[in-house]
Amino acid sequence: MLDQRTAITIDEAKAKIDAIPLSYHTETISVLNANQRVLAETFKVPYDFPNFRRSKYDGYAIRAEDDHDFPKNFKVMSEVPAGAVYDQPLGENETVRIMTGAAVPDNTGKVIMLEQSRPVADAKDQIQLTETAKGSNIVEIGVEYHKDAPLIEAGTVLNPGYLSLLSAFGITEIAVYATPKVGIISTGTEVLAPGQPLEPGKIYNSNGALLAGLVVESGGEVVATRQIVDDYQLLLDQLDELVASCDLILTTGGVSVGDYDFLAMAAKASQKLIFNKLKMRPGSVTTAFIYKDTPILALSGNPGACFTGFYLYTEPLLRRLAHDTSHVTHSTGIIEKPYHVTNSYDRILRGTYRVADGKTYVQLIGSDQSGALGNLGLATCLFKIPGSEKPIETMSEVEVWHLPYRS
Ligand SMILES: Nc1nc2c(c(=O)[nH]1)N[C@H]1C(S)=C(S)[C@@H](COP(=O)(O)OP(=O)(O)OC[C@H]3O[C@@H](n4cnc5c(N)ncnc54)[C@H](O)[C@@H]3O)O[C@H]1N2
Ligand code: MOO
Repeated sequence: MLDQRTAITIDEAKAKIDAIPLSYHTETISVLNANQRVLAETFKVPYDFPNFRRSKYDGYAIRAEDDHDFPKNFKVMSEVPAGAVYDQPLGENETVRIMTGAAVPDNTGKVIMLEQSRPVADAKDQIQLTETAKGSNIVEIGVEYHKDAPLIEAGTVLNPGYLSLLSAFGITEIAVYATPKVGIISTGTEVLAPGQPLEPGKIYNSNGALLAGLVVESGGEVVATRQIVDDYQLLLDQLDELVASCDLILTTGGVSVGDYDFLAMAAKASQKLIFNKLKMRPGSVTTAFIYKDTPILALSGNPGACFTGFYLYTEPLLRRLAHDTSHVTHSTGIIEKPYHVTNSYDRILRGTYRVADGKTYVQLIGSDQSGALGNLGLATCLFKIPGSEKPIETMSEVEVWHLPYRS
């Protein structure tokens, strides 16, 4: 008997994906490996920063009391390179030669820049300071950060700037949300692994490579890839194996209504069916379900539909698993070339966009067919032709999803 399914809209499907309850894991890793990871605990400033008074310039440190009547000769007591400390107080008209970044003696009032000094003939231990200027030229304790201030909030996506901040406080390890572990199962008796000899009626598995790349690009780790023939028991065996190590499982193929569409069958029999029919082309049969507490996104085998289903539903879930938010940005644009195909379902086209006069213009690139894969490398956005009996008017406003890492 033909499978009866309830079709829901793209927005409803996205809301259902956003509502899947998730459990998060954290792990402690080296700061050097933490770029693009999400901080799990707010990092508080461990001590006032900087924690000593340091010179901004190469020059001479003097007391505030001696900061008048220039030019004036000072006695040079010592040289203080960066990293060294002169731990005596400066006396009247005494100075130390100080380098950029070095700690100034405690009672320093000002650093006079090297350019405002000249040697004193026949007096090697003297220096003449020629003029004074506004400003102390000293970085005071705590001017950048005060102890215990929340410096990097939990949930921040770390970048090299944040890693440098952590390193500036001597931190080597931090707690981050664990990278989501993803399993990918490509199904289809017609599907061969690239590298195998081509056989009549068979095609190579291109969705496996597509999804593996997209998962990594979206902050996930591919911990298992499988390619299986259409066999219900084999599919269940693979799901049973992968749920043990995966936070999310992606599958392709086998979600339609055919006799060999075993993902559709597994979804129906699962712990919780989230959806199995969308008012969307391509990928109307895209299916989501929970199997043994693990979310499964069963994408269409058609490459164009698989690509679309990844960006609309999988990427946001993957980012949420990493405690991050989707990097696919949603906005509006103007369709600038005629598109005449109509459908009662919303159609998502793979396109490119350009920005002119503050407006985004989108156009189809390559084919709109679900099975076509020529534009998967070229598309920079997806955009929506709303379901209608009439073709969309050129220059209408449409919903646009900008794809990350593509321009
Ligand atoms: N009687 C009906 N037939 C179909 C319907 C329907 O409603 N009634 N829906 C059609 C639509 S729309 C789609 S989309 C597809 C969805 O099919 P599946 O997701 O079940 O995928 P398959 O049938 O397994 O494959 C579809 C297509 O993609 C090729 N494929 C599969 N896996 C891969 C792979 N890993 N790499 C590259 N290409 C792959 C496969 O050979 C097929 O050509 O169903 C329609 N049928
Ligand atoms: O829903 Mo299908 O992906 O249009 O061919």
